[in-house]
Amino acid sequence: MAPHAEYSDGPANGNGHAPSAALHNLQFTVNSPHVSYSEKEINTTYTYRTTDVSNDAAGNLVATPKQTVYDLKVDRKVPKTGMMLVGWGGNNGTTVTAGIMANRNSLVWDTREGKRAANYYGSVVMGSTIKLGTHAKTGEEVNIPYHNMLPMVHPNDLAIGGWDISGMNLADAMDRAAVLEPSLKNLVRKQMAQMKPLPSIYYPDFIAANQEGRADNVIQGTNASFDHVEQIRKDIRDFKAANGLDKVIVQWTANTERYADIIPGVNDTADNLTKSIKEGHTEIAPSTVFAVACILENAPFINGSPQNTFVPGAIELAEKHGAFIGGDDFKSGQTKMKSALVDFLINAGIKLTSISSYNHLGNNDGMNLSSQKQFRSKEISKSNVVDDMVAANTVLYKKGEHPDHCVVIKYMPAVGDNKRALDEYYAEIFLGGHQTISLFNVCEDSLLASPLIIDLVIVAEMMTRIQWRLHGEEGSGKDYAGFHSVLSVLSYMLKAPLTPPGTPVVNALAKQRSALTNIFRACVGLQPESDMTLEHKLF
Ligand SMILES: NC(=O)c1ccc[n+]([C@@H]2O[C@H](COP(=O)([O-])OP(=O)(O)OC[C@H]3O[C@@H](n4cnc5c(N)ncnc54)[C@H](O)[C@@H]3O)[C@@H](O)[C@H]2O)c1
Ligand SMILES: O=P([O-])([O-])O[C@@H]1[C@@H](O)[C@H](O)[C@@H](O)[C@H](O)[C@@H]1O
Repeated sequence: MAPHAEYSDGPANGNGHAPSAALHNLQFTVNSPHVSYSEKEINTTYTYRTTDVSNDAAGNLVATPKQTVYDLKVDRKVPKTGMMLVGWGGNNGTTVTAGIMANRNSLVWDTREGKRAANYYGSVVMGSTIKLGTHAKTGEEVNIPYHNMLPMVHPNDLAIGGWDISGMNLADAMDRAAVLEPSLKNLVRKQMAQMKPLPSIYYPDFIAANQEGRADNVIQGTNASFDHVEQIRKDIRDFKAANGLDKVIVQWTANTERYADIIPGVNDTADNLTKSIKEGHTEIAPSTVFAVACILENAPFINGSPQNTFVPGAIELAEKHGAFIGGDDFKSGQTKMKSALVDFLINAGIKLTSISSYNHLGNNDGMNLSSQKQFRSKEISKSNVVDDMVAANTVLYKKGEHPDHCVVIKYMPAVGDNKRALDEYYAEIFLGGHQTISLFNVCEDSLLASPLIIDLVIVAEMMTRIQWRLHGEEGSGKDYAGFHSVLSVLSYMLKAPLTPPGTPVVNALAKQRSALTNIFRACVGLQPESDMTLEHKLF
């Protein structure tokens, strides 16, 4: 698409001269006196509009429009980025690796239904669009690829590595996972066979005993040690150096762990957590050790599993170091559907009174979840996903009232990675009527989760290049700052969004996507898309 073109009669772009050649790499530019482009940065003065609500003397609600002006800055240089996966040899790890290789090489392979070509379907960044605006001449909606909104990393360019307690090379692990078509596997096998996960830390008490058979690639020690932290940090540095990377993003896609007890004096503060790791405390999970290592190495760390990796001490450590963390638990199939359907039903004024969610699957994740403590971690993340939507509708629900909600997961080896999710949504409707919605949803787990892993890497990396300050503070010498360490903006991809301490959790899927989209729009000086389309109503 031709770049925005002439600036001669548009408002000055901040630095008064026509954009440099580099800008012509952008699919669009914003023509505004509040947005300026340079080789290095996009600088925006953005007015953020909200509504303050208060009570008057009589207790009535008073809504007051409020605006805050921010200076936003985006570093335009797309860094050479690596993705390191903990659990690289698992179903998700092998599938996302093969998928990126298939896209990078534009592979086409035979299946029973005919030829299939590599794609990034299921990735919000690579597979969806954003409404940029309305065409000035035709009045038509103009939508652009999500990936073009800001200068983001392309997944094809990611260097990939990681750790696994199983030493199997990625080609054999891909066979073990039994997710991909043989014809595709054969096209990537040679390259995958060259990939071998780094040894990892293995504390048996945190995952199901049935995983022990895989643990042939482990670092010495069966509980926390600061040597483990230092080894993981060294692994990250070595990977970065070997691939000539500017940045590394780490994701936990290893087995679901049991919850760790939160113990005052052990993992409740950054200092106590550090001390406990040094003392080899047995209540520190491998995923928390990875989180600490990544925080200290300033590598964003995302938890794709449901356990409470980010104990209070880990969050405080991230805040102290200004490091990014995010989680928990990839939101791939049954829960993603739930967070959209419940949002629709409740916002349609339909009183949902019962949600039953059952699924069975036969992959290794399912085997690990067949152990009660690991299942409990997953049950928590799958159950809390409706809380915000219910609490927001005080017309349907009294305070504290909520639908019955049960989550069942069964391990049935025969179906492998092709998880079967059966849901029933039962609701009260007009004049004592009822509505029953039954869903049968075959979610091919790793093919749904892998694009989320890609989105999480791309968005987390993008967030490291966005900074803000209050407009007008430049005089006070206050410098730009990054977003809070806890990247709640990742929530669209996660079942149990981690948010900065004391801030609300939003699970409604549409709101989550809106938040991400409108933050990216703000970075180029565009207001949120209101969908009012007054231009089509007031004439
Ligand atoms: N749709 C999905 O696939 C989906 C959705 C949401 C969450 N998840 C979560 O993602 C995780 C991975 O799912 P999967 O299907 O790939 O599981 P998987 O069992 O196939 O892979 C997990 C891998 O982690 C490895 N591992 C275990 N402990 C480790 C450690 N301490 N260090 C390094 N590696 C370790 C295992 O050897 C295995 O290869 C699970 O926790 C699962 O609950 C998956
Ligand atoms: O994302 P989603 O489909 O709601 O939840 C899934 C569970 O239903 C499944 O049993 C589990 O193995 C996956 O890891 C995933 O968490």
